[in-house]
Amino acid sequence: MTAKLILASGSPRRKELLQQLHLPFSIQVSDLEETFNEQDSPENIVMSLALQKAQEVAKNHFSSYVLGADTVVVSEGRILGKPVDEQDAISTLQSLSGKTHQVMTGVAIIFGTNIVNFYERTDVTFWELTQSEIERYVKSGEPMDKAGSYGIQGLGAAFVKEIHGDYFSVVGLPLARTIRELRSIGFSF
Ligand SMILES: Cc1cn([C@H]2C[C@H](O)[C@@H](COP(=O)(O)OP(=O)(O)OP(=O)(O)O)O2)c(=O)[nH]c1=O
Repeated sequence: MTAKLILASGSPRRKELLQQLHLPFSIQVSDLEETFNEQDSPENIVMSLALQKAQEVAKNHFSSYVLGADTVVVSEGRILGKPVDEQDAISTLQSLSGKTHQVMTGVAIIFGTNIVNFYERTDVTFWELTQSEIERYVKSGEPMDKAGSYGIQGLGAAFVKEIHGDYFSVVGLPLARTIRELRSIGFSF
């Protein structure tokens, strides 16, 4: 019997990204409370959160490949998760305007005793944003469930001047690397 793939994520974006590869998978959302040590590096934070999400689900699914991921935005050394409210989204977008930030996505794959844990970094440069553009965007509601208060795959695309790295990692899952790492521990696809 072929081992199954479980996506340990409630993110609709990660679901859509995996669906893009036409591979069968199911979803089990971990009810993990996301906490991290602010002193730690963003790389370690996203890898550790991804691992915790995968472990939470893997403890009940020994013979499946369990995939967890976590995305944060890092701007001038500050880690930006999802906004707490509209005001927070506005000030986050003001702080990203006209500058380059990093999007860090950590990924963890667990299959029995095999664990793969890695991260991808993508540099994203925003055009200068006007206050009215920011306010209109925040009113759309799009930023509210997204790290860094924007979605590159949505209306937020209008802010992006340049991107270096994997676009899919910004959306929440570095697809090509993930599939390669899955294969490295025996997943057939
Ligand atoms: C920067 C950016 C982030 N995001 C999203 C991806 C993630 O869903 C979200 C970051 O939150 P995460 O905590 O990584 O994920 P999540 O809470 O949505 O789902 P789960 O923990 O169950 O896996 O931000 C975009 O959709 N587009 C973008 O351009």
